[in-house]
Parts: sequence; C-alpha cells; structure tokens
Amino acid sequence: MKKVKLHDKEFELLIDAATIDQAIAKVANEINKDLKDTKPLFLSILNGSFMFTSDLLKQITIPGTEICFMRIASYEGTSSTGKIKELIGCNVNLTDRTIVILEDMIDSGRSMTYLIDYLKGKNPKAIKVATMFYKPKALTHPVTVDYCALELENDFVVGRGLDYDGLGRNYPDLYILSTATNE
Ligand SMILES: O=P(O)(O)OC[C@H]1O[C@H](OP(=O)(O)OP(=O)(O)O)[C@H](O)[C@@H]1O
Ligand code: HPA
Repeated sequence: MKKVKLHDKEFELLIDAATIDQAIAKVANEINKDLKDTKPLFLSILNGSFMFTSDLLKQITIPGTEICFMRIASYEGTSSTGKIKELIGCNVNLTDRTIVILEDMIDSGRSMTYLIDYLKGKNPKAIKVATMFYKPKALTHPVTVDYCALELENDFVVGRGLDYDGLGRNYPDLYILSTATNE
C-alpha cells in the first residue's frame, strides 16, 4: 500500500517492511555479539514495541535470555502530553541484571529518560537502549542510544507498532503523515 487513511489523516509509505527487517537483523547481530555473556533481560515497552520485540527476539541467540514487559504512555494524537503514565510495571528482580530496553521509537527522549531514571533505582548491572526508530533531531532529553535500527527525520510516522490514536500499529511498513493533505 502506498497510502493509508487513519481517522482524519492520510499517510504515505516511508520505509518498506523488508528494509526494516534488514535493519532489525543487523541490531540482533550486534546484540548477540556484544552481550553474549550477560544473560540479558529484554524489557519491552508496550504498546508500541510489540512488533520490534517479536522481530528482534526471534534472532537473539544468547543463552539465558529473558523477556519482560512494561507499559508507559505519553502521547495523545500526534503530540506528547508532556506527562508519562506508568500503566503496567515489570515484576522481575532487576538487581545485577543487564537490561536491554526495547522501544519502537525514541522521539523527544522523554519516555526513555524517565524509564532509565526509574530502572537505575533498581540497581541493575547495566542498562542498554535498543530502539527500532530514532529521531535525533527531535531529541530534547539526551539519551544514549546503544542500538538503533533506523534513524528518521522529525516527522510523525505510523506502522510497525506505532499508532495514530490507536490505529496503524498493524502495518508491517512505516508511513509518514502526508503534508499535502494535512495541516
Ligand atoms: O521519546 P518520546 O517523545 O517520549 O516518544 C517515544 C514514546 O512514545 C511512544 O509511546 P506512547 O506514549 O505513544 O505509547 P504507546 O507505545 O502505547 O503507543 C513510543 O512507543 C515511545 O514510548
Ligand atoms: O512518530 C510517532 N508516531 C507514533 N507515535 C509516536 N510516539 C512518539 N513519536 C511517534
């Protein structure tokens, strides 16, 4: 599909699924190499990261790999509310663990900054950040990104787990808000 309509807005194809798959495979290889002796705990941040988590973890071959999930939210419509809500916490003991945070997107960096502060309080051995998409030009809260599949410009996108007001998460490709039809 070249274009999709979600609620009142039109979106155009930005990155096809095969390109995203390839970029994720590269990240998986890097993680398999870097963290091979760490028994990593992958912390998937719902909702958006469900596809990235699935695509990446199928390619992780490290012995002792564990996965758990957290849910935080900050976005309503196409912009951040400026507030983070923790909706589901992680109940695994994080002390002395090597945690790999899995995000679908780092945009302003606000959610990740909040999360890292929160996780530091649990005394992990190390915290690594892995994201499917990253908008370096949108960053207002500095974050060290250890693993990134694809960098984007500062545009609103949907697909591959990312939504516009609940819609669009299921698309395997990534779509950009169309400037021709949307103010
Ligand atoms: O860097 P930031 O500006 O904080 O934006 C990134 C966050 O926004 C999205 O989540 P959202 O709050 O929309 O929740 P969702 O994953 O349930 O869609 C995304 O999954 C990140 O968690
Ligand atoms: O570009 C985006 N699209 C959807 N959700 C998001 N959350 C942060 N940035 C985005």
